[in-house]
Amino acid sequence: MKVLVADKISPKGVAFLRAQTGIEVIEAYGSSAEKVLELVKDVHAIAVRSETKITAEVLAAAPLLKVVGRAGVGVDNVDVEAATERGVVVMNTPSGNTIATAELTFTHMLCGARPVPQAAASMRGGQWDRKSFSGIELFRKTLGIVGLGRIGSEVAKRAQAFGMRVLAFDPYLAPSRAKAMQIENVSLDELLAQADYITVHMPLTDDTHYMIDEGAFEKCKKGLRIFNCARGGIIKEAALLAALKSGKVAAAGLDVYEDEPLAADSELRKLPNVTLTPHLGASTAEAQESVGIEIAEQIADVLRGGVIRNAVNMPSLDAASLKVLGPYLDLGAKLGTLVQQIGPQQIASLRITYWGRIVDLDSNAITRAIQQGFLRRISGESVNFVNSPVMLERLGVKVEVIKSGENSSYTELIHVEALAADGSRHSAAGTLIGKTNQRRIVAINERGVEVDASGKLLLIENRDQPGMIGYVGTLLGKDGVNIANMSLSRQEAGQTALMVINLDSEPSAAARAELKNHAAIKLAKFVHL
Ligand SMILES: NC(=O)C1=CN([C@@H]2O[C@H](COP(=O)(O)OP(=O)(O)OC[C@H]3O[C@@H](n4cnc5c(N)ncnc54)[C@H](O)[C@@H]3O)[C@@H](O)[C@H]2O)C=CC1
Ligand SMILES: O=C(O)CCC(=O)C(=O)O
Repeated sequence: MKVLVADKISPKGVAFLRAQTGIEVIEAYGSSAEKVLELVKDVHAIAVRSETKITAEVLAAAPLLKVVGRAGVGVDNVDVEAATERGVVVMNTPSGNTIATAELTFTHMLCGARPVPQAAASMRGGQWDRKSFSGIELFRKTLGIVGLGRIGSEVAKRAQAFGMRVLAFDPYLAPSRAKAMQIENVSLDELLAQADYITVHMPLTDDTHYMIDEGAFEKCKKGLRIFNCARGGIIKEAALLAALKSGKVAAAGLDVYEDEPLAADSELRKLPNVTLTPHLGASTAEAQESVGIEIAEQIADVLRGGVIRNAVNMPSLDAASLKVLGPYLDLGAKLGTLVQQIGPQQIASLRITYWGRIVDLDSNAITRAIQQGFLRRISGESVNFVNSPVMLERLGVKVEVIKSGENSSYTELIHVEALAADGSRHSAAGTLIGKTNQRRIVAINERGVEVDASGKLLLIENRDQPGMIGYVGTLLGKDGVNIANMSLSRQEAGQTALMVINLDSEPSAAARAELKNHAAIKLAKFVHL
């Protein structure tokens, strides 16, 4: 078996792989995209950090590939969807570089408070300038942390040790969890208005992209200091540049950029009050040793047909169980993400109920698939089958699993219900149909429907009155959106009706707004499964 080590990982990790019987290691760092296409043609595994891009083209050029191992958290450089389609396991090492990244963030915060890099450059230039480099203290200032996960929590502890007041915005985190860390969990607007320092620590998702833009900067205090050691694009660079130039932002520290590597002529490089590092969050000896060894061990396990750990696109299971459980895992993940998207952001508990044949299977793996699906849009690629229960626990979400001995109307059924602290409940149920195990959603919010559990869904709750189906169909038609399937449900004539529509493409923002504004439509929600 050949393993291509495409980016520089810890020599201890490479040595571990070389020591395995039957594994040949090819080390090729910094290869061009063309060279990578050539190198992968007969490899079974690829180990990367963030430099080498594992695109759909690379995956297509690697017919023997079984696993891509990322020595780090973010798998943005891997086309995970294409890998999943090809049955290639993509795995990461979610916690090996947490401390390193938290410490780099803190270094940036200190440099934002005290212009140490600028003073050091002036000393190197032969000067003795004691006037230009005075700063401010962290002590008694307010730090706003956006995203209180692994790294955000470690930054919080360090800030508290420096005597800072810590606020956090993390809509998925239970208030009790923030309280236990003595952190005030506030809204994003409150955080923006109160913080002297802001640092962001979440994945780049549709929700977090440009979260800090011109509008957000307007809500901040003048003289704000802001830091991003998570992912480029969470802070809009153009808005940051404008805020730095206007004096609204007094200092910024960035480790990550909208486009990496950062262009040599980027304006960010020219501003005196900005400290930039070239994506060094995980670059400590300890973190690299930890993630390098971990990924080498994980890759060797997969190649031996053993346990799959920290996979971002597959359960940690052996091949035989995966074959039986595969359709249930997929259905579970779809139900999880559906319930997350139709419910409120803060959930107190998830109740999962199994009926029928499924009760005798390894429902632990299915439960994890549901949890992973639920967390998909919250934690991005860092969530996997291994860490999804811990991540839900960290968010303060309790998981209850019921294996029901009672009969249901289906041979087997999975029901997922999200219960919010305010008592509201949102749910979805699904089953497998036919010899090919087609995934079907058979109920949403306890109303019977029948739609494919895949792709793009439009959920509409409307007053049950004539003309609604025609109205929705015409509106989508005008928007160029084709309806693949539609299911209707109502409890009583004239009351609330539910339409669930499988769409071939996403409706435009204008079409969605028009739906929401219709007097008879109570809810119009577009959901991506
Ligand atoms: N600069 C570097 O070299 C490194 C960067 N990273 C990046 O740091 C980021 C955070 O990593 P971890 O703390 O390990 O992840 P994590 O998954 O432990 O934490 C992410 C947190 O973000 C929260 N979140 C998700 N969507 C949110 C939203 N819309 N608003 C506010 N909070 C939201 C989640 O609830 C979660 O608590 C990731 O993007 C990761 O790729 C990680 C390691 C090294
Ligand atoms: O490998 C690296 O240096 C990048 C680390 C990173 O960004 C991550 O783990 O998400």
